[in-house]
Amino acid sequence: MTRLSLTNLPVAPAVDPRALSVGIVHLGIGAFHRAHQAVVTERAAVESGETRWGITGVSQRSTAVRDQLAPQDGLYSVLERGLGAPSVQVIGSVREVLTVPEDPEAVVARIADPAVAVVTLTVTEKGYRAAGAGLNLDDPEIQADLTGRPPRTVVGQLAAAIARREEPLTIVSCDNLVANGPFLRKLVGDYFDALGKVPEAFEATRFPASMVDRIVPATTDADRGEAARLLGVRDEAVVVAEPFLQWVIEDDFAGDRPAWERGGAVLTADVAPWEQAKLRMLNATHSMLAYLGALRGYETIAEAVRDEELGGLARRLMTEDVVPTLTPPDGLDLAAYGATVLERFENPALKHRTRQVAMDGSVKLPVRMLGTVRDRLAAGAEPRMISLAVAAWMVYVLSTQDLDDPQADRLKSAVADVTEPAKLVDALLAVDSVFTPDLRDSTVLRDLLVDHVTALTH
Ligand SMILES: NC(=O)c1ccc[n+]([C@@H]2O[C@H](COP(=O)([O-])OP(=O)(O)OC[C@H]3O[C@@H](n4cnc5c(N)ncnc54)[C@H](O)[C@@H]3O)[C@@H](O)[C@H]2O)c1
Ligand SMILES: O=P(O)(O)OC[C@@H](O)[C@@H](O)[C@H](O)[C@H](O)CO
Repeated sequence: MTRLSLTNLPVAPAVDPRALSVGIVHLGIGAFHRAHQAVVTERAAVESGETRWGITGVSQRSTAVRDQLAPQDGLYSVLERGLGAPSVQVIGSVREVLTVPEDPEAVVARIADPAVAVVTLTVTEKGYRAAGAGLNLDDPEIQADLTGRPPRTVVGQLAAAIARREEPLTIVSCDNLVANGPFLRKLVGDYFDALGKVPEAFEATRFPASMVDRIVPATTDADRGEAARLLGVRDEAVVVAEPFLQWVIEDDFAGDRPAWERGGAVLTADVAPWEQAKLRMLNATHSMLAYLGALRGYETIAEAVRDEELGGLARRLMTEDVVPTLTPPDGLDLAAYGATVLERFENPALKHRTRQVAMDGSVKLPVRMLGTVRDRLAAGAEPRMISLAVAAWMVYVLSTQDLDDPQADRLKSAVADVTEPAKLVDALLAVDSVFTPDLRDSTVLRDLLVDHVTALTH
């Protein structure tokens, strides 16, 4: 079948890609960026008529996405799967893909290009190479970047480009992290401190926080087949998404920016209440369903949430433990939000795999769950439901052979000789990159975890 390209275009994108010049560099051009920021950026270009915000995508680790997009002139489609028939839309905002393994210097040069005013990122939680709130200076890749090689880590790339630039730059993290903008600023600052020189341009660089939301499962061959059927041409780079899309961005830019608000984003002075509600309501519940669902043998989140008992536990997690810790942003009704989240999880067409959501638990738990645990303990409450989510992760670590986690070796060796629930809990509570001393020392939390693990393993 013919391949999607500028000369084989069954459905034209909303902007003519040839008219766009590059003004944005996106680090981590995975599925999510293509179904989220790239879509909003295209809509903003259409609404504003501005042509300077085409995107250079960067593949950090492999050449796969570049190999999919390059023969397609950067074009790809978003296959939207809601409750009705699927629909497909071709997106034209990605103009170029660079790969770090092939040419790390080209990535720094592109970020340093004066035509570029904004960098966005979706490099997963582990891509930040943090230890607690700071940069992990023991990380061998960070150490190698600090020696002055063309940088291969995200923080190294940003630091090298900032040091070269004279024009102001704005860096927008779009990963599911607490206070993602300030967090990234701290990591880049730690990198400069380790180098022993902080360039003047760092002070002027802005790191707005952002909250991103759209469920985007990994694309399967079945999705590629469906897109081909709908498009009439083959698209190797298709991404799948639910209809829902939300992007709340702190309005703190060093210079020009795309008119993202005209593409559907919300620019605001304070992202924190949006982000906290999303991470604690949606992402924590997602992870709980992933661990409990996988332990019950469910392939997908939709199957897990449709299990009456698990669906009930997900609801109770939000209402009993999460909602009491939140101060919602103006205009957000938490009860309605929680109901919408569960409806979105129930979408059977998405087929978001429990194993995908369950991966990288050691870096997701502190972001999604442990703030709620801490706040509930501080309020003198018994965090029964959120500790169930943590316990489910513990049992998942114990029972999963090929654990997909940046700390898999450490976690698996911690639980290697474990034979009883209390030992499992103590072994994992001792992992200091996940649990802080206040949580390790809480007998309330430990007792709840032992109870839950006992119930889950019997
Ligand atoms: N998929 C979603 O539903 C969704 C929704 C909201 C937010 N996000 C955010 O986007 C991130 C990426 O999701 P995705 O669906 O695009 O995943 P993906 O697997 O399709 O892409 C991940 C990207 O991160 C890069 N990456 C992975 N590990 C890295 C590392 N150690 N160092 C540098 N780069 C690394 C990869 O090269 C790839 O470009 C998530 O981790 C999350 O923070 C995703
Ligand atoms: O993308 P991850 O791996 O950080 O997390 C998995 C999901 O919980 C997450 O991607 C949600 O689908 C998303 O945050 C919804 O906006």
